[in-house]
Amino acid sequence: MDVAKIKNPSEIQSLTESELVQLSEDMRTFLIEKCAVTGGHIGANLGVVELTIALHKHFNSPEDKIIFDVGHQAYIHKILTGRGDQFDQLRQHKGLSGFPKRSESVHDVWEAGHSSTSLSAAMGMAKARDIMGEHYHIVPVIGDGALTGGMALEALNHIGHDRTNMTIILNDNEMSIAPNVGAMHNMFGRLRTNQNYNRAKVDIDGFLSKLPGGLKLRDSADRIKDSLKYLVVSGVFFEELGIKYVGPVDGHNFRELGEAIETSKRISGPVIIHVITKKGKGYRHAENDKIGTWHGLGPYKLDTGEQLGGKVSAPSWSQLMSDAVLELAKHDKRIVAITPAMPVGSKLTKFQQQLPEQFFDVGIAEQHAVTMAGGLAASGMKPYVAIYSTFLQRAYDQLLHDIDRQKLDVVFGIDRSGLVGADGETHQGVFDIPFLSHLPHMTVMMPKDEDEAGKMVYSAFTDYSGPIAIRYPRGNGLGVKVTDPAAGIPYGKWEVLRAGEDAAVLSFGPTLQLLLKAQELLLKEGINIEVVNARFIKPLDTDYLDELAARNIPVLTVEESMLTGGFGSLVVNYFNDQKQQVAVKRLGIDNEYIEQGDVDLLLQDIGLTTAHIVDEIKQLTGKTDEEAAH
Ligand SMILES: Cc1ncc(C[n+]2csc(CCOP(=O)(O)OP(=O)(O)O)c2C)c(N)n1
Ligand SMILES: CC(=O)[C@@H](O)[C@H](O)COP(=O)(O)O
Ligand SMILES: [Mg+2]
Repeated sequence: MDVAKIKNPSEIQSLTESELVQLSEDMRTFLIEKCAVTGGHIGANLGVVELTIALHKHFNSPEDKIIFDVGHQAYIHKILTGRGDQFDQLRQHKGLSGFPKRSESVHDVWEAGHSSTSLSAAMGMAKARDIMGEHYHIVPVIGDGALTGGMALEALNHIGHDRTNMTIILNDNEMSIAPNVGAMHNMFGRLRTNQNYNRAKVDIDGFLSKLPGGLKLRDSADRIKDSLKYLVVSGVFFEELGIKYVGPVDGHNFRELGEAIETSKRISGPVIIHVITKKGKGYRHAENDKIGTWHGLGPYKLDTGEQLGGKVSAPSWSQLMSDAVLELAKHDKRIVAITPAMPVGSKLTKFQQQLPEQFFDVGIAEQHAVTMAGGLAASGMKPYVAIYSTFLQRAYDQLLHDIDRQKLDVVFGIDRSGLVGADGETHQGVFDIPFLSHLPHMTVMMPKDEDEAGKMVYSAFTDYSGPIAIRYPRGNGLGVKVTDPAAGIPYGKWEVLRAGEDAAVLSFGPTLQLLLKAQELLLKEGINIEVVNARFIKPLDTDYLDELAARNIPVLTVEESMLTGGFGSLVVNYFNDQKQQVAVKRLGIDNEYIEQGDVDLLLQDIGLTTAHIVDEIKQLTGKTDEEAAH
């Protein structure tokens, strides 16, 4: 079947089992070929081919609401709902989003990108349905990794108590991005292997349904079932919560999936179907992946699975930061590293291997990661929390209430700061400056290159105190050699990279490269700007700002971040509060979400380019092209 031609899920509802098997094969071939060119979350999607087809066969989307947790595994859903013909543009600039998107289809009833939200959303939708007296099905699909997230557990607590009708699909592939961790994961392992209990339970259920109605007999059979449960399974978590457990079910077998779904429809109250799948199924390279490389990646060679993307000239920022912390941790066992389920992306696997006792993967649990770091710091340890900017959004209150307020010495490595590209608006790391910089004790820094990063890490653990955030972007460094980390960075001091008298341009991180290019171009036109490495976003270098105000030259601030509450706003506020009259223009992201796409294209859209900076300086200095020509 040409899967790109499917327009509506109803087209597959009458297919026979063997036709569904063929459809699954066609889907896999399509996915593997398309993702080889565009990149994407191939591993998770290959694992849910049969599951998604079964959901669309047995439920009636969009009337029935299928809600994908995280949303990275919704490619089959997109194809079945008429978007297969857009897969050449998957995760591309102005193309198909890699996540569910309400504006793309009526079948995308909920948007995500961050994990563990599906059950709360499902509960909201179920309550709306019940209040309005309607009768459709609510079907959240949540992975074993996402179920470790605190929000999911909060929702289960409510759903079980309320006994709200819904069919929760637990897609258990034993993987988060990396192998899944934690006590919940261990419990799923016991459930997975507890075929005996489940078979016995089904037999008793079958027997019960044939009873002529003798309540007494039913009661004793129920009791047998209960005692069997306690004998065979040490605590069936979901049933104790009030959620009927069905499974485990082979997630690659249409008959088993169909039976489980139809059973769930007959049960009143919440049901969880425990579906066992294989991440990467059907593509050797992804299927054999034990560490999470094939969870989500860029383009690859179809036959060898080799990752494409050009020769890498320098190590990634994540690697550089994790290695710098590792070097310090080797000589100080108070330094411990914490990751909320991102050991691979944050490049902490070397740390984990070399210092296992000083390393914690806490699962998808950003709030817990941050407050646990607080507990460690309060006991004299020096915790390092490596966390993506976007996922730190989850732990705002923990940052404020637990860390900053208590002035605890926790170092945050804020990974993926700035635009991230293909993941799009749910993942852009552009909000952390506003939400970190208003915390009274927080220091926020961003290094311009690898050498400065090494020094910042050293100073953060050795010279400074209180909570410290070091931001760094996705991708690779500039290739600058790390010289002498122990030289450190004087606290709160900026660095003038180029002196000039016509205007001052302030920025931080790799964005400074644009400024340096602009400076060269402008110099050729007789405009001499000062380029300043504002490596401390908070605190501002007020000595330098005072000096600048006295020089009475215009200022341009440039940041790959939200303008509202951003670095430029801090500078403007400072001048304003000091009653210093300085003309300041701010470049950055206006009040909008930035969709997916190549970072260079996104920067063009936003106006963060050398050419635009040159134009802005000309406007600010009053030296426009016409004047420069005279
Ligand atoms: C709040 C949050 N933290 C971390 C992530 C990064 N992340 C995306 S998918 C994923 C693993 C999810 O595992 P699971 O739910 O089991 O789905 P699978 O990929 O195995 O299908 C993680 C950690 C995220 N999206 N959201
Ligand atoms: C869906 C999700 O949240 C992650 O899989 C994310 O896509 C990882 O991003 P990186 O590729 O930047 O590690
Ligand atoms: Mg999983």
